[in-house]
Amino acid sequence: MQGLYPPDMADPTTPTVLLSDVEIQRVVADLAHRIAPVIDDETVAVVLLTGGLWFAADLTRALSRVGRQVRFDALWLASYGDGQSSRGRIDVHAPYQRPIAGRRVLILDDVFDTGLSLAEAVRITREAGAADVLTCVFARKPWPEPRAVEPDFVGWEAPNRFLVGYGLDHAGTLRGLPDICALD
Ligand SMILES: O=P(O)(O)OC[C@H]1O[C@H](OP(=O)(O)OP(=O)(O)O)[C@H](O)[C@@H]1O
Ligand SMILES: Nc1nc2[nH]cnc2c(=O)[nH]1
Repeated sequence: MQGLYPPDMADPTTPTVLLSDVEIQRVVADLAHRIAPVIDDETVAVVLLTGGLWFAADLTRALSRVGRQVRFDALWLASYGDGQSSRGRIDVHAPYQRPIAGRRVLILDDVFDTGLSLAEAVRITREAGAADVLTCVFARKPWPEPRAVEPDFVGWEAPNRFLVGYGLDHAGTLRGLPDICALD
């Protein structure tokens, strides 16, 4: 791909749009309506960096529109490096910025695949003393076996394809695509 977006139909490597930015915003608004009743303004929304940034920015603003002004923190985890499959090992690049002991935490991520990243985030959060841990992912991909944790809230059931856009990267690129696309 030569940086073309929207896709050049003649190029087989251009991303195929699976969910448009308009559809993404509808999914986010629906998630905010489902989540708002089970959190309060003392809840700490936690983004899993880096890919979860775009979703977390949208969801926290959607929560604000329905009257929830959540606190915010970040955990920087990485399991994929620049590859297209999980290394099966999670690196913690940056821990929580503020104490979360005794608080309700809502962990946010862009995609749930093997489930290892979310399971590690939940483990770290419980170990840090959170009173309660909720999890929310924008997209859940299918997996052949039961995963260690399942998210409490899922926006979109994604196909088993390599996704890019809306925070999802291909070797560090394409995170800024406004739509969610498949690259395979
Ligand atoms: O369910 P899993 O198989 O663990 O995959 C999901 C994780 O993979 C991606 O992160 P990645 O480790 O690629 O880092 P990134 O956030 O910097 O893209 C994505 O943002 C999720 O956090
Ligand atoms: N970019 C990207 N990262 C992932 N991490 C787990 N699944 C995916 C995926 O489909 N795309």
